Amino acid sequence: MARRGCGATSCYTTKTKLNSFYSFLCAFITCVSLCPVLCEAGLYTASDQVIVLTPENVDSTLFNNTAALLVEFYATWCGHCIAFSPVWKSLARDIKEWKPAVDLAAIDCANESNRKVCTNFGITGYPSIKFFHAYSSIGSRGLEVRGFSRDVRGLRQYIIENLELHTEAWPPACPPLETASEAEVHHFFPANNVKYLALVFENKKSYVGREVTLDLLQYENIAVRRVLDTETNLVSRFGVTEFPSCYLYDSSGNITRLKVLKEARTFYSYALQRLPGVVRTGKHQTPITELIKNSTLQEWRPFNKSRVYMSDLESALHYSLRVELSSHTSISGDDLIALKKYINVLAKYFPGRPSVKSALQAVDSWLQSQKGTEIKYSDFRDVLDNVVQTSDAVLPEGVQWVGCQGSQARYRGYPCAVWTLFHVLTVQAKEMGSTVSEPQEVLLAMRGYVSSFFGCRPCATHFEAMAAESMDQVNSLSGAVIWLWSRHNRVNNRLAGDLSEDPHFPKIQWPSPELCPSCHGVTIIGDHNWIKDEVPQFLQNYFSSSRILNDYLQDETQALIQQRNRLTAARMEKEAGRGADRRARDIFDNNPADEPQEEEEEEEEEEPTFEEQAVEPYPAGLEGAPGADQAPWEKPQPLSSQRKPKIVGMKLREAQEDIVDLDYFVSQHYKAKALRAAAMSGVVRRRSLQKKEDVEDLQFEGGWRVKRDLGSQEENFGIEPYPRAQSKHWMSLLSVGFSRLDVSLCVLLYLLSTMCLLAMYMYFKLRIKLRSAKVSLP
Ligand SMILES: Cc1cc2nc3c(=O)[nH]c(=O)nc-3n(C[C@H](O)[C@H](O)[C@H](O)COP(=O)(O)OP(=O)(O)OC[C@H]3O[C@@H](n4cnc5c(N)ncnc54)[C@H](O)[C@@H]3O)c2cc1C
Repeated sequence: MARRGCGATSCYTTKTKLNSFYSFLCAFITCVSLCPVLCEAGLYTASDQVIVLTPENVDSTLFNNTAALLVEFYATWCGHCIAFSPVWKSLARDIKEWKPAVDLAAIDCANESNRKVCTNFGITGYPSIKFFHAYSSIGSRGLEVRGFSRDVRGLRQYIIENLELHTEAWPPACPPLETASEAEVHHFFPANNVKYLALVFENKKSYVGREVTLDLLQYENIAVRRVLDTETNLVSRFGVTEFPSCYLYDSSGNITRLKVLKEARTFYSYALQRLPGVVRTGKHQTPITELIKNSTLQEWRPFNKSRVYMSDLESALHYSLRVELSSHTSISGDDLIALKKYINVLAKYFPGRPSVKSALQAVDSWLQSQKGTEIKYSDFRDVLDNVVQTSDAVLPEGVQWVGCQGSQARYRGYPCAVWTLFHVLTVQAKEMGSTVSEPQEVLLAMRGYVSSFFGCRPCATHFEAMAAESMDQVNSLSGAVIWLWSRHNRVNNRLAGDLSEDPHFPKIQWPSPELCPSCHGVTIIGDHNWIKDEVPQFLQNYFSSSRILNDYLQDETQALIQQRNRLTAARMEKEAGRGADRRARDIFDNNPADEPQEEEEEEEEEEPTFEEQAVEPYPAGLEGAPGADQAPWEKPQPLSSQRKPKIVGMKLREAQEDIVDLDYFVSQHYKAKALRAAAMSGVVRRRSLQKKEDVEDLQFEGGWRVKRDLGSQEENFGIEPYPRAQSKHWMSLLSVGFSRLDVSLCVLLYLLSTMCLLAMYMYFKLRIKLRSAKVSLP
């Protein structure tokens, strides 16, 4: 009734009301979604390691804090503040390890809601900097820093000087910064429960000792003190000849000089943080030997830290293309553009095995030929898995981390391999320089992929922010290699000490001095710097395709056989579908209603069968059952993303119709033979790729593998749908094969004819008997 009464006007009114409601909703949503943007519209965000002050958090941050604070008061519109902001961010990164003792903060005085705070602190010009000692009392206005240095080193030293000026009780979060005397060193171990005492011998003006002390603040089992060159007794006792230099003194009284590439802060801190037994607070390491023994974890694969492993790269491809992408059932718009660029870059520069490159190239040409605005992931997957054509293209399934192994399943793995993959691609693009038209090509592909598909969304946001900031300034292929290296180091800096950091693989400014000694230098004033000519050379060499190791790679032949099983099964399924339709048409005399049924049946086949769901195998390459502590990329793949040979579907169909389709049987028989031949040729091809001296070993290994592969292939083929004994003994004996119906009819006819003969024999025998009885009657 109400519906009938709804005239045009009332409908219009309702619509208008709805419109205004939607407008309100829209405005509300826009407001809510923009709020965080507006709030963070200043020059800094929390990811810069800078506390962003607001009226709500200012008191709790500045007053009664266990750490001292250096605060910048700025205005977003002020050019000097904008120019100074990179220094402030660098400083925040540089003294990140000092956090328990001192922190950096910033407040945007141009933001109206912050005005009152800035006025209360007496700010009249920008940028202004104030120092707040630890435990500053409520209402304190801080110490104004006049004529402050505009470089990181000057600001760092200013902080140290002000920490030392702390007048009240020394804040427990801050380590002692004064010089050590002979008596203190002598009585150190009885009073302190640590493994090492590191002594930095230096002159009075040097800050190195105090900087290293603060750098080691978050590490256990070690204490650092500075000793002045004027402390002659200690200098002679330790045999010090150079200033600065660092000596290790342990609880057993041993004295050793710390071996470093250069006598400077960064080198001391790096070396001390990596001493045996020295751990970041709260990050206790399980010794690698125990990891190896521990059967609940995956088997540990020993690897060389100075090399890249193809297994990591292929695993990254598998995870990215078969797992990460599979969460998008259809891909369109910007995502499709991003996918096309990503695959195109992979097809061009992935320095993999020929079969993997072919698989990527097949997907690339298919993708480029897709002119629509949307693709289905299932179609993409079919091309990737080579289920639409026969070729030697294959991307092995499963993940097998090597250089990207974590000490626990939740660490490293996929994100490590994503970084490695893109470093390799930028270097490969540089190696192929002449054919590359766009210097940012690989970086843009990475940006698009990360933005559209990378599962870690906060990571994607951070990466996008870095890309938006400076990626467009990259104007050469070597610039692209360096850009990615330096941004990766920025991420490393941000994440050092984070929960996601593997204690066995601490985040460092990479490459370490051990990995590339010539990459590290020291400025005249003693600060660390990267040697501009050495770093590109090192990256070019480290990520070069010629140095990638193939250890632990998954067997290509096995992967090809699996893939061909899948291809053949898909074809047979189609053929069987057609055969069944033909029979159905015969029975129902070409009923036109069958046509849509055919389509329905084909669609149904896309769904995983019950058996697929029930007996889905654990992804190849992963050992052990999936555990709760596994990272997402270590967990079994979603069922939809794992394909079993469609032969499983055939098995179910067999139970419904108890007829052996002769066409199907013959095709199966010959395809099995073809596959056997393919397996052999695969082995031959594999062998031809090996060095001469390895050939004999491989022939044996190859032969064994083929045998094993064929076994599994047979299981997938003739055997599963039809019992092994039947097909081997009487069906295959005749080579062409007869249907069960044929055989049953034969037997039936034979029985019938025997019965007939018997009946005739009985009849005639009875007749003869009756006749002879008649004759004998009188
Ligand atoms: C695009 C992207 C953004 C990310 N953002 C975040 C984030 O915001 N928050 C978060 O928690 N995690 C983030 N991650 C994950 C994080 O960066 C690490 O990948 C993860 O913690 C695993 O660390 P890892 O120790 O294996 O070393 P990774 O940092 O993954 O490095 C992998 C390997 O690359 C080499 N390497 C290290 N540094 C460099 C460098 N500067 N240049 C060249 N090679 C180098 C080393 O051999 C190292 O083992 C991101 C990952 C990616 C791919």
